[in-house]
Amino acid sequence: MVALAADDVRPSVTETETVYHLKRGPEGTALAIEDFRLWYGAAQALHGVSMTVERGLVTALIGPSGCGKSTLLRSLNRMNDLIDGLRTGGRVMFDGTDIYDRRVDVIALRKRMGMVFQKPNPFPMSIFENVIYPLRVDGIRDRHVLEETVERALKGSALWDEVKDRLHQSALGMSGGQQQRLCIARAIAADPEVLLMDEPCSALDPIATAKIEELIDDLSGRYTIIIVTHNMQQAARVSDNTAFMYLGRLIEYGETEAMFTNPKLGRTRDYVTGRFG
Ligand SMILES: Nc1ncnc2c1ncn2[C@@H]1O[C@H](COP(=O)(O)OP(=O)(O)OP(=O)(O)O)[C@@H](O)[C@H]1O
Repeated sequence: MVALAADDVRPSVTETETVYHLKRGPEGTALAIEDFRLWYGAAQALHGVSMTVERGLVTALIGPSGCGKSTLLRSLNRMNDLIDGLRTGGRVMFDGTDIYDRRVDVIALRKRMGMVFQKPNPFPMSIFENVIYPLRVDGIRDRHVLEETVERALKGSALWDEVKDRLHQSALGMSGGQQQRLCIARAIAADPEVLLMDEPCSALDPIATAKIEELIDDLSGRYTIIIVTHNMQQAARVSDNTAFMYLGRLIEYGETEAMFTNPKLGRTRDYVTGRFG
């Protein structure tokens, strides 16, 4: 099946059709997901998902628990590969290559697509070593390069001023919100093109959440960001485009403002207005 064009808006819309009317970024499409299907053993979790993701914009994935948001997100950097009995169909095109092609170097792919998880997962080492971890893995030892990367990544994640005087202390002594920004710094240090965020604020208080949201706003433009969130207000605040999923299918996809103020489908309307979830 061929992916629908990003601006393919159907004149008459039914419950089963995906609606596309996206906000466009200046740099075009970063990813094209084409008829993507995924099975955990015999259970199919994703059914023919087709969507494009705009480069440099923030795309939110929303939908009720178990609808497949995290599965789709993890499929984009092949994190799901590690699961026994996993099978996929369809394609995920990234820079003209299907990331599911056998020849793709998965480690290199994951460097281009950084991931931030629900719970901050700093390593039990210093703040400095956490940030440069991806460079250490690459065998980079030049002190000057490492120090520059730490400063760039911590500034990029709005953490530099808070931690610049204690870079060699343990990251485990930081607050939860700081730890999450440290994880974002670690992802940025690898110089990715895409940042995948799986409910990055779900373990954080409102103040730390607001800081991460501000940070997402700062990072957009430089990175293509895809964020899974349960929080409708958060999706509305941080994203340019929103994809609504239900039972493993993409139901409606469009510019965030329109998705929240004038969704095309009844099911999307019910979800974004809190009638089910
Ligand atoms: N490792 C796994 N093995 C088997 N089934 C899985 C696995 N991970 C997820 N699933 C199933 O796949 C479906 C989609 O799950 P997924 O976690 O992607 O949904 P979600 O929309 O992110 O949910 P939530 O918002 O609760 O995190 C669910 O039915 C879930 O039980």
